[in-house]
Amino acid sequence: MSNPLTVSDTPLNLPKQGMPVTIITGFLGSGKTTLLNHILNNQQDLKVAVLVNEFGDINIDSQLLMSIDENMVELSNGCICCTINDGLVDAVYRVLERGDRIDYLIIETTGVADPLPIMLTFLGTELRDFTRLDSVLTTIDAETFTPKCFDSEAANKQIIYSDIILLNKTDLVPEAQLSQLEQSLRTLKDGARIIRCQFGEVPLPLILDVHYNRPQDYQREIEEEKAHDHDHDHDHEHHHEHHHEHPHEHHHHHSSHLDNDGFVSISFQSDRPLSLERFQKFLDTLPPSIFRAKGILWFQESQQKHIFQLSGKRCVLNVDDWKNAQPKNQMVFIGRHLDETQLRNSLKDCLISEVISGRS
Ligand SMILES: Nc1nc2c(ncn2[C@@H]2O[C@H](COP(=O)(O)OP(=O)(O)OP(=O)(O)O)[C@@H](O)[C@H]2O)c(=O)[nH]1
Repeated sequence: MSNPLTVSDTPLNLPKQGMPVTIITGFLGSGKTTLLNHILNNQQDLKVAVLVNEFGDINIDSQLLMSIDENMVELSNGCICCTINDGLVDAVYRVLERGDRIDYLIIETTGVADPLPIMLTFLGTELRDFTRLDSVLTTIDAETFTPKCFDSEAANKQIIYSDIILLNKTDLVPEAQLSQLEQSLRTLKDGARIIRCQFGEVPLPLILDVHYNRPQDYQREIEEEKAHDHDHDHDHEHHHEHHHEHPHEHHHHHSSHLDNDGFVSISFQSDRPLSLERFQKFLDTLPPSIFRAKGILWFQESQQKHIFQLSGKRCVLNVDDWKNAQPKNQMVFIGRHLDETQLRNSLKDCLISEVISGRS
């Protein structure tokens, strides 16, 4: 059985006790990474550690974050809210145990994550003695959001458990639609704090260190989780040796959306360039079941790196330098009921068969 540690039991020197934590959640493509970039570029004196979790085998997001440094921890493939919660707990401990100064922890969840199990990791385990959940921030794509929340339980919960809703992409919708959206959001979440924004640009004092999360609102969930863990520990004793050799609680928070609401991700990589023309045709024929795609693209026709973003029906390609990186293609496609074989074959058909001299 796990033996919850109290602060006085703890052999650790954790100078970051009470470290504020913000969870950034929000549906696929709604602007979480964009918001994180905004925070990292404007954090000024605050030393922020970031945990990023992606739904897909290839971590594209970490490559798109501008200020990647040693404070960034990527959680491997999977969804922290259900499959690799141990990975989350360990990653938080790694941040807490670091000798250097870290003032703040930000966690970016996948777009299909139910935030509750992640919140409970901070509210209902020993981590509550070392951290303070400041708020759950939920980004909403004003263009693609529907009150039915994409028929996704996770998307619905992202709103219900939010402390702040960032109604993002307001540049893409008229005022009347924005007001309607706000009404729908208030129906889903009574008393929602809604901030409108574009590209996640909000003044940081409005979203960081705001003390909005109220653990007392989640007592029932915390108790249920404890009862579940107690049963689970009897079934499956599980202690983990950390590098400081202290056992800490490992909670297996399971969410009923284990199948990610039917969303699957397919990743594709290649060391050969794409034909621009063929790739454009491929995009024109993409099935509507693909809701989200992103990637780093290498076209035979260009010396530059292309950053590919598809969110709903909107597709954007931005250019950047390869810098010292070896050109290659890395893409992730996310949707429901995808035909993986067909998608892979279509992508292979876009590749140039001859390897270009000097680039191989
Ligand atoms: N027009 C417009 N585009 C935006 C805005 N915010 C973000 N985007 C674009 O929307 C796309 C998706 O943004 P991300 O920040 O990657 O979204 P995400 O929530 O991290 O997506 P996932 O990784 O799928 O969970 C990118 O192309 C962004 O540049 C906005 O306010 N207006």
